[in-house]
Amino acid sequence: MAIEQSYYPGLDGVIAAETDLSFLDTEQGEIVIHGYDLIELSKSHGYLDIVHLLLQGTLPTSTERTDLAKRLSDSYDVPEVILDVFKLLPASTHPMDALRTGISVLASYDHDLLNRDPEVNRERGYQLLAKLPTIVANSYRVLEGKDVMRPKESLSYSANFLYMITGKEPTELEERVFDQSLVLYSEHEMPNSTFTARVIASTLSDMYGALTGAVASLKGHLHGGANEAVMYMLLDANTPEEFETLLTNKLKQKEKIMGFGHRVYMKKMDPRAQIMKEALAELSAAAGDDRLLRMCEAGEALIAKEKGLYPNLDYYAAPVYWMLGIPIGLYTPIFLSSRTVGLSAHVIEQHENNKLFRPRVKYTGPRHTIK
Ligand SMILES: CC(=O)SCCNC(=O)CCNC(=O)[C@H](O)C(C)(C)COP(=O)(O)OP(=O)(O)OC[C@H]1O[C@@H](n2cnc3c(N)ncnc32)[C@H](O)[C@@H]1OP(=O)(O)O
Ligand SMILES: O=C([O-])CC(=O)C(=O)O
Repeated sequence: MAIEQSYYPGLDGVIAAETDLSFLDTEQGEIVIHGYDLIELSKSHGYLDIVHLLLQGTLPTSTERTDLAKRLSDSYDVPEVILDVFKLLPASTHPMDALRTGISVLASYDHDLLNRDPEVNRERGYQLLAKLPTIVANSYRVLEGKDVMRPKESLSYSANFLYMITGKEPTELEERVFDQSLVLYSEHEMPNSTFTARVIASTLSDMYGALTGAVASLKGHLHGGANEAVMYMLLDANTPEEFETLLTNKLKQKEKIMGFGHRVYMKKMDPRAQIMKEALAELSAAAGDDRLLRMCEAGEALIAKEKGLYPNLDYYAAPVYWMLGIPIGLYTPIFLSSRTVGLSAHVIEQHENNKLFRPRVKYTGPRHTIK
C-alpha cells in the first residue's frame, strides 16, 4: 500500500520551527522582530538597539546601549592569525569564502566549544558581532594587497565598520544610511541561511559551524548574493533606457532578474526595499547624482509591468552600498555580518529547545529484488 506523503518542493509554506524572534506577518504587513515592526524600528532605532532586542529580549535603555557599544568595541580586534590566513589565500578568493574561513579560525580560539549554555552562546554572539566588521573589511583589504585597517574605537559601531571598509570616516548621512541597512538586514524569520544554521545547530554542533554553513547559504545568488549580482547588472547599463533594454533581453532569455521576487513577498514589494529606496534618494540628492536611482526606478516599473514582480531588499541595498563607496565583493559579507545577530539568536534558541532536523523524502527511484 502506498504511504500517504505530503511533499512541498523547497519546503514552501512549511513551518520549520517555533520561534519568538521574528515573523513575517504578511496580513498586517509587518516584519515582527520580538514584538516590534522592523520597518518602524528602522526609522527610529539603530542597529545596536536591534542587537539588544534580539540577544536580550528588550530594546535597550540609553545606559544599556552605551554598555553594549563598549562591550563590542572592547572586542573589535581579531586574532592576528586570521589576517595571516587571508594573506595566504589566492587574490581571487571571494570575500564570502574568506569570511567563512575567518569564522572557522575563530572557532579554534574558543576553548569552551562544547558548552551550549545560553549565556555562553550569547557571549559568542557578541564576540562575533564585534569581530566580523574587522574580518569583513580586512578580508577584502588583504586580498586586494592593501594594508590592514585597525578599528577606531572612538567611532560608533556602524561608522567604524564603514571606516574600515572605505578608509575614511563617514559623514553623518553615510553613517545613518549604513546603520539603517544593517537594521534591515539584521533578522528575517526563516530564510535559507537561518534554516541552514538551525539545521546544523540541531545536531548540537557549535555556533561557528552553524554560521559557516549560513555564510555558504547566503553566498548564493538566489539569497544574499543577489545584492552583488544586482550591482553588476546595474553596471552593465548607463542610462534608464539602457537598463530597460538589458532587463527586457534577460526576460526574453528567461533569465531570473536579480533583486526581484521573494518566497514570502512574491506579489508585492519587500517593505525593507522601500526604506533603502528612500535612502538611495537621500544619497542621490546629497551627491547631486540620481542616475542610479532613475535606473532602478525604471527597472522596478518595467519588471512590475512585464512580470508582476517587485523589488526585494537586495535591489535597493546594492546601489545604496555603491553610493557609500563600498566594494561590490563586500555587499554579501556585510549582509552576513548584520545577520549575525539574528543567526546567533536562532542558534541560541535552537540549542535551548532542540529537536534534530531530519526530514523524509518522496522516493522516485526504482525498487529491485535481488535474485
Ligand atoms: C534578501 C534576500 O535574500 S531576498 C532574495 C534575493 N534573491 C533574488 O533576488 C534572486 C531573484 N529572485 C528569485 O530567484 C526568486 O524570486 C526567489 C529565489 C527569491 C524566490 O523563489 P521561489 O519562491 O522559489 O519562487 P520561484 O523561483 O519558483 O518563482 C516563482 C515564479 O516566478 C518567477 N520569478 C521569481 N522571481 C523571479 C525573478 N527574479 N525574475 C524572473 N522571474 C522570477 C519564476 O521564474 C517562477 O515562474 P514560473 O512559475 O513561471 O516558473
Ligand atoms: O527571507 C528570505 O527568504 C530572504 C530574505 O529576504 C532575507 O534573508 O533577508
